[in-house]
Amino acid sequence: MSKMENRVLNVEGLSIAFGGLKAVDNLSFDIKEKEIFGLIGPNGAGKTTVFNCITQFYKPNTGEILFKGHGDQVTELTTKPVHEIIKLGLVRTFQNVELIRELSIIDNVLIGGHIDFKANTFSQALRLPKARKEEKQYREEAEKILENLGILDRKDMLVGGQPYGILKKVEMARTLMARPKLIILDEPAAGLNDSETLELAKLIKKIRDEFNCAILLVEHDMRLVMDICDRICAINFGKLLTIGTPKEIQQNPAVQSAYLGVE
Ligand SMILES: Nc1ncnc2c1ncn2[C@@H]1O[C@H](COP(=O)(O)OP(=O)(O)OP(=O)(O)O)[C@@H](O)[C@H]1O
Repeated sequence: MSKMENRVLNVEGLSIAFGGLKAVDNLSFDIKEKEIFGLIGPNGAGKTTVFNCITQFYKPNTGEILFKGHGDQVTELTTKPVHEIIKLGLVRTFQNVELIRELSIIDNVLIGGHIDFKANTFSQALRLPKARKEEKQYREEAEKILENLGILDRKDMLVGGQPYGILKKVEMARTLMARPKLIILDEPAAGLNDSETLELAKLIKKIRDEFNCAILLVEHDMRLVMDICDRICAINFGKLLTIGTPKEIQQNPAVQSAYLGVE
């Protein structure tokens, strides 16, 4: 499929209405492989609805969403149930970090790998050799990811009481266990201070570089968006305003009046 060449996602003519309100209105954009792609817009512009449509949490009224996942296989997502999306290689994070405080860091990360467990529950319960071998592989993979993110030395510490920046890394590590081709980050800078946001910017770039995945960033923090995105899609009232590089977006008069408060 040629329109998926060098692309991980292609959204075409996406629309969804709630009652009479067109939350997303004929929106089209594409995300290239290994691209950090920003989706911006003022409150109520439709950003959350767009990624809920991509992850199939909402079923769009119209539109096609093609995703190139594991093994470069292209799937039309709107035909898939929500629980199958992660297996294809598309994962999202949530605005509030959702980790289990009573478990260690590594156990929280291992939870992210369970979707891929090949051995069945029966052999896992009996701890048969196949299940044990798999668990060992997952543990090694989790440790590799933690090392990559610079927090392997904390792996056996409980999540409860860790600083927020560390929690973000644990959440990312758990996400990476699904070996994603595309990660949707939902306002990752919410609640972070300036230096934590700088750290986050580095972390997102590192993840893209080392884990070879594309990132869709939905974020209000303009500095973060402008700092790390290769391209940005600006929307308002569910409609596309423009797509461009951070510089092009900053200079676009429609974007300026919609988002940046410039008349
Ligand atoms: N489940 C729903 N039922 C009815 N209306 C909805 C629903 N979800 C979203 N909307 C409406 O759709 C529009 C777009 O909302 P959405 O949350 O996608 O915007 P957003 O850009 O993510 O906003 P914010 O930046 O405030 O998070 C809003 O007018 C919202 O009220």
